[in-house]
Amino acid sequence: MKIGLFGYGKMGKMIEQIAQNRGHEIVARIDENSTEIPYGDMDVAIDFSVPESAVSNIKGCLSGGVPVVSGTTGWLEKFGEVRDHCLKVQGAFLYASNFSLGVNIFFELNRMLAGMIQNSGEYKVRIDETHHIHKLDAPSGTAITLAEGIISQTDYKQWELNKGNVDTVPIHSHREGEVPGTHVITYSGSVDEISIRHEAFSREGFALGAVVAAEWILGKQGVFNMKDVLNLGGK
Ligand SMILES: NC(=O)c1ccc[n+]([C@@H]2O[C@H](COP(=O)([O-])OP(=O)(O)OC[C@H]3O[C@@H](n4cnc5c(N)ncnc54)[C@H](O)[C@@H]3O)[C@@H](O)[C@H]2O)c1
Ligand SMILES: O=C(O)C1=N[C@H](C(=O)O)CCC1
Repeated sequence: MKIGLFGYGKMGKMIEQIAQNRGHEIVARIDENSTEIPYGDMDVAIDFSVPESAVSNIKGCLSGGVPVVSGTTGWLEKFGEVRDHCLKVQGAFLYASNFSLGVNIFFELNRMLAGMIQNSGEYKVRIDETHHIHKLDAPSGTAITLAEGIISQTDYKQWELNKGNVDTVPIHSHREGEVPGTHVITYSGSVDEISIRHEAFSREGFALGAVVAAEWILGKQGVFNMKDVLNLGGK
């Protein structure tokens, strides 16, 4: 495949490595200074840029007839706008807050555990996410997906950043050194505590998942997520 990279930072460079190792060609490396975007050269685009640019990058690819995979987080309040544009131009768009296989398994485990806990009435949940000091957004997109999974299986109504109430899921964000991404879900009760944890050792899992998603989306039309790619179980 001929891949256009939107965002050539930590993730863009890791994706380049993995894509080239899988026999693909990087035909564009777009950043905030780019003036010409060669949509016609691209079979697919992969966007790992910044919250402020993701929507315009994605919509530009869709309008240019280029299927696009985006992992950029911090823009989800505009997801409906992007979905509508994709359907309007009959394009192909795939978003995932986290592309790693391990986290997508963790997403399913989280939903299962939340469903079981819900029946007990004994435990209060919290999410802790820890990432590197360069991260622009908080909470992480992964933590938001985890909170949404808990909300879908319980009576919790919404999530809150760094605080919680009786009917909200608190997400506590921590920024430390060069941590690639660690997420912990903890259920605390009066006599015990249950927790599940995912720790990324590097960005390799995120990048591999993004490239696999880009390979998967070729020839498709519609709006997709990583569950469509991975065929994981769970409802
Ligand atoms: N979904 C996942 O699996 C996953 C994994 C890791 C990171 N992320 C997300 O990916 C994004 C990028 O992460 P990163 O660690 O590579 O950040 P980074 O800061 O290293 O790279 C972002 C790059 O975007 C570029 N950029 C700025 N404006 C741009 C524009 N208008 N168009 C194109 N590029 C532009 C910057 O020059 C920068 O190099 C973040 O939102 C992060 O949360 C998602
Ligand atoms: O390094 C980052 O930034 C990451 N962002 C994603 C998120 O916001 O969940 C995925 C994990 C790493």
